[in-house]
Amino acid sequence: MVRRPGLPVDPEKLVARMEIIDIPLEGRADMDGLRAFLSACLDAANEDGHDKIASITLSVKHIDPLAVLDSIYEGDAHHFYMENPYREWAVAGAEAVVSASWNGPDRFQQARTFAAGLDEHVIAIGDLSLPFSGPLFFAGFSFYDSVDGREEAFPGGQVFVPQWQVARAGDHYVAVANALIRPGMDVEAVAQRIWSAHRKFSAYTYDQPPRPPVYHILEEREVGPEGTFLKNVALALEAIKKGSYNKIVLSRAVDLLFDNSCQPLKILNRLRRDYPRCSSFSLQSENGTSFIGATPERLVSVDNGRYTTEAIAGSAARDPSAGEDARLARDLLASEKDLREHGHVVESIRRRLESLGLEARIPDSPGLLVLPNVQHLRTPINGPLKEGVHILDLAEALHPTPAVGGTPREDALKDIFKWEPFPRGMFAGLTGWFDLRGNGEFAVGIRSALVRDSRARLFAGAGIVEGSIPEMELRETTLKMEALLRCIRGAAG
Ligand SMILES: C=C(O[C@@H]1C=C(C(=O)O)C=C[C@H]1O)C(=O)O
Repeated sequence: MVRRPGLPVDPEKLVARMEIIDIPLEGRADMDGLRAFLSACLDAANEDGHDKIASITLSVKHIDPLAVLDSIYEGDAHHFYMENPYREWAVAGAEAVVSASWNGPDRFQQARTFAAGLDEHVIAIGDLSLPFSGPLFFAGFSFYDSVDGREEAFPGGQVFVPQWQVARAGDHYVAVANALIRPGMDVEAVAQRIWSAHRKFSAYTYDQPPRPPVYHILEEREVGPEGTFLKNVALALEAIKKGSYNKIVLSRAVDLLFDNSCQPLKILNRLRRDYPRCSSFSLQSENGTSFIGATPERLVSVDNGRYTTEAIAGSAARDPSAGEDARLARDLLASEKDLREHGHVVESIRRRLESLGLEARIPDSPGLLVLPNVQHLRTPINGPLKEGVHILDLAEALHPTPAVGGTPREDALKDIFKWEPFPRGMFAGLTGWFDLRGNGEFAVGIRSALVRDSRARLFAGAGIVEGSIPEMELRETTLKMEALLRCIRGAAG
């Protein structure tokens, strides 16, 4: 690593090996400054005989990541978007500079090795103390380790570094351009592209893209034979009684057919507005399939040496009358069945954090997470991270928690796989980002749908424990699915 004076932070603390070149681009934010930087990257690539990633971070004025992604939306490019309005952050990026995918139980470690391998070949410039600065790794991990042939849209695990990223954290707005610099290449075209992107992002004009087509829902159809969900809940209750497991999360899927293709980012604009406590997200693969949703559940985030996770399990409806709504909340907080269901998730998270040697601060009893359509029991969990534990290690250890899988994990997963009449794919899998400092966040992909052209598949699940009533679990999944369905209908016209 090259260390230069005048940087806002100690680069040794900031990044392990990422090279930081101290060309004062902010002061000389012109084409010459950019050319000088890219030539330095090219020299490094030539010297090492290895591709380099040049990464340029600039602080910009107000920018809305979703609106930027929407205005340059391409149906067949990798993109990633995630926003949590309540916590005041948003990030979007598109077009892969580098990408990789894996299947199998090693997928998290392979992703970690992939990112570590790139680390020493990143040459970064700009204010790297800014949130979301430097190159980001956007990632998706499906529910199961591997996907079968039916689910080719998203592999077991995938990571990509985008050509451009824009982000907001509170009142800070950041734009990052990343470019692959190959030994012997002519960097002038790269300089021109980055320069025009820099000018564009510095004063974004939100040029209106062609209006996406108006669409209507032609057909809404439950996936699988009629009555499968109720039958599966009954089977699960028998298995629980026999002692096969304590908890299992079973899900349903509904297929929508539209009369026209549906641009997923229009739906996201509704989701982030209507569900500000949730993380709204879209992960699009190169074949044009998008995995979208607004999830209340954070699997894990890491911010400057601290990790945060949570248990969310146990649900009740909402009611328009204040009194009835409060009664539902009070009953949920006192429900023996829901507290037991919740307790399984907390205990499992505690054990898995312990297996990584991490201390955890866990409140004795859950609070409420109140969403517009449902309310949940929630226990926030956090603690200091240990040297050498990466966010991907945490994701690997925690996923899937009994909030979306079951406990004991492997026994419950076997029955989910056997009974559900559709592949879960990315549903209840992970969508998120991480950076070279080890910060990042992974959301659990529930309240979600797979969208492609004129089709969408919506998913929702519910936790089954002793005492669950099949019809009530069915009703709960309908309530959960309605969040997304309303936004899909709302974005149609
Ligand atoms: C599985 C889902 O949600 C999970 C199940 C819950 C429950 O059964 O009470 C609550 C929140 C989530 O942990 C889903 O929304 O699809």
